[in-house]
Amino acid sequence: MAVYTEVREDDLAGFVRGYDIGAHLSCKGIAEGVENSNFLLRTEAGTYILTLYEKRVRKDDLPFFLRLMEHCAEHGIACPLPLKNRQGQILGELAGRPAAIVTFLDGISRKRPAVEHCAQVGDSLARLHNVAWEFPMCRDNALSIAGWHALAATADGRADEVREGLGETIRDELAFLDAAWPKGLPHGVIHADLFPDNVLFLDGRAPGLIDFYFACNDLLAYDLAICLNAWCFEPDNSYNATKGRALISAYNAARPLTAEEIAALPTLARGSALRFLLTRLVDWLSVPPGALVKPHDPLEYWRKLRFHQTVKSIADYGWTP
Ligand SMILES: Nc1ncnc2c1ncn2[C@@H]1O[C@H](COP(=O)(O)OP(=O)(O)O)[C@@H](O)[C@H]1O
Ligand SMILES: N[C@@H](CCOP(=O)(O)O)C(=O)O
Repeated sequence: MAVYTEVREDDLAGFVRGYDIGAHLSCKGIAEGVENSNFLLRTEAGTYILTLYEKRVRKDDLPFFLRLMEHCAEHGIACPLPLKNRQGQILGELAGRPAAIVTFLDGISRKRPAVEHCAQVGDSLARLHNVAWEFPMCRDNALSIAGWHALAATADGRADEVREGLGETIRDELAFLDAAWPKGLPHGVIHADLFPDNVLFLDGRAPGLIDFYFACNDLLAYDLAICLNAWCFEPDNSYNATKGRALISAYNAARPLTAEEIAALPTLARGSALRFLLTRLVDWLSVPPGALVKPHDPLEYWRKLRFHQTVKSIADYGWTP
């Protein structure tokens, strides 16, 4: 479920009147998603997404996310465009929450992506990096290596409730990554959460990219590592080298990887696996009893991490320069 805040009809009508999109015709809560309250909003002018930003999103970060979407949409990336209200603002307030209206993207997310979807995502990710390169705002990645230590401390002592020995695995991996994390790689704005549920496919056009609410400044190849983890493993947790080859090669065709990025990819993939293992673990251990939310399985990322620990070079991901 992802409607945390209910909106009163007259408040909604007043909010929509603040935009030049006609009167609202319907507004339905969207079940998918976990972070914010999302509604499918139909007005006399078309279909939109209304988002009310909930507690985990810092209000100060919203201009970064919304301006980034605006920048990318205006530079040819298929992503939501935040609407300006009559005062020219892209961020407003509704039901006591920061709120925005963005354009609706057609398309279907693929729970079981095929090789061609991985290639399209690799291409879209590289294009996003190329376009976001010129975006003038910055946001540090709170979920990079320093943030992983904080997450590990939050879960400290309880990781073994999920799997015996998991606490030690996390400590060892953090020590490895502290020593091995690459320095000096190309960096810029990354999406940081380009999972299959955040990519909408439609035949004959570039896929639509949504959910920019983890976007930040970090290593570009780290974003590629996130996608390798999210797109190239099968439901039995085996790595699919054909998908990996398609994803990396399409990325490389649109933004050629440097020799240093190629050498660092196995370490970046380990870091990315640990990042999602840790956020999922913390969420798993803190689900309030009876909550209407199904936490993601942290052990999926423990299995992916174990695979990356065996990787010697990028060739093991199915691609060679
Ligand atoms: N611009 C958009 N166009 C079409 N569907 C969207 C758009 N934004 C969000 N959605 C729908 O809403 C769902 C939740 O959005 P998302 O941004 O992933 O939420 P959360 O940040 O809470 O996880 C998506 O899975 C998708 O179905
Ligand atoms: N992609 C993350 C969780 C974030 O969820 P989203 O619905 O905001 O994409 C994970 O799988 O752990």
